[in-house]
Amino acid sequence: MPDVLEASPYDALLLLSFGGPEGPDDVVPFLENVTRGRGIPKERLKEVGQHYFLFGGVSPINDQNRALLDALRKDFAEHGLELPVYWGNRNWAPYLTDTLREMVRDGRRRILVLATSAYASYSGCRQYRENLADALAALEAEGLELPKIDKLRHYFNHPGFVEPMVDGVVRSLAELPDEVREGAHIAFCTHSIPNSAADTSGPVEEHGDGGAYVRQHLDVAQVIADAVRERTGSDHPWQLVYQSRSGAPHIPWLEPDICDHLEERHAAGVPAVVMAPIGFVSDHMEVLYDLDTEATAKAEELGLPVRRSATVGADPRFAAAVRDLVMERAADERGQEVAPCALGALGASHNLCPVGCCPARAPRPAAAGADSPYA
Ligand SMILES: CC1=C(CCC(=O)O)c2cc3nc(cc4[nH]c(cc5[nH]c(cc1n2)c(C)c5CCC(=O)O)c(CCC(=O)O)c4C)C(CCC(=O)O)=C3C
Ligand SMILES: [Fe+2]
Repeated sequence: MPDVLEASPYDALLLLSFGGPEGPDDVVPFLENVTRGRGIPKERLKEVGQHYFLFGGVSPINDQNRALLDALRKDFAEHGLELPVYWGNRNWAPYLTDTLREMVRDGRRRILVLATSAYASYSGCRQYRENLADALAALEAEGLELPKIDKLRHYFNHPGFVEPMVDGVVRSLAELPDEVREGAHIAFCTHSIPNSAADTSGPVEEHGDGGAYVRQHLDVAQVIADAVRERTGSDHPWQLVYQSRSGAPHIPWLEPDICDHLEERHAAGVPAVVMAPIGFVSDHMEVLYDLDTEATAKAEELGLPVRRSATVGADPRFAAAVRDLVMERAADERGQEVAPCALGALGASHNLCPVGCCPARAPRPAAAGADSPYA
């Protein structure tokens, strides 16, 4: 029997994710959920719908979250951590509000949230906190007693998130044809967001110049590039690039786009590129379509050899990292001294999003932060 690990005061972990369609009939209602009130052009929605239909109307994200749930439960059980794990989504069943209601009915009073987004930004952090506030408001209206909810810190620089990605890049380099491997560049890929959202990402003191969003990605990219050099003995030049842009064309979003980047690298004589999707936790539709389909087709058209490296998905090292993050936060909450684990130059991210962190265009209540009305 392993020693029993103490997660108190927490009595449950909630995996909070995006959700995705599970068949052709789900695609349009899913996209309506995603884009409600967000001003995305109709043309873009039609196009994104086609990406899903290309894969039978099924996003892989839900099965990937089921696999992560299994990995978390297995890791917790093996290490004597008796913490039930639940799952709820922003945009598709199981919906967050339904899961939270079930948690309250099960008597959960102190809930820790793991969002499937590793970085600071409105879309990756505050929007999930708004979803939590909406769910709490719904339960309050039903007369239920509300639990206290905290969110785990950004884990982009946790070794259990970084190391599987290092392995992935090393593997992708090995898969490239021998004659182009040595000269290959690495394109670290993440979701583009509006420049204005990037500049205001993270705590107020980090705003400007792409904010915490860009800084965190650059930090982890450097860590991965250094580790890859150590493992392979060769220095592969790298750049942070973006994908999956939506929104109106006249609004500036983070650039360059991966497809433009491949064109530019090819023109500059770079013999091959590894696309490393560090901005994503699993190989969901943004990876399958935007990188494996669209960017790979662009590379084929150019005659540029490319490989796409793996995301962490349900890697046991990621599950172990989550356990470590839970234990760290629980100890901190109990007032004990903790030494947070983080690679790179930035250090461990804050536990509690301060006031003004990743602001929304139109302010709305957000839970699990210093400005939560449900503290
Ligand atoms: C930063 C970021 C992440 C990474 C962090 C995280 O993972 O949270 C992410 C993840 C994801 N985005 C996803 C899907 C979509 N995102 C959209 C739209 C948008 N994403 C944005 C940002 C992000 N998105 C933004 C600024 C918009 C514009 C509209 C708005 O301000 O909200 C749209 C609408 C159509 C379109 O315009 O593309 C869809 C369908 C899926 C599910 C994939 C699947 O089904 O497998 C996942 C994991
Ligand atoms: Fe998105």
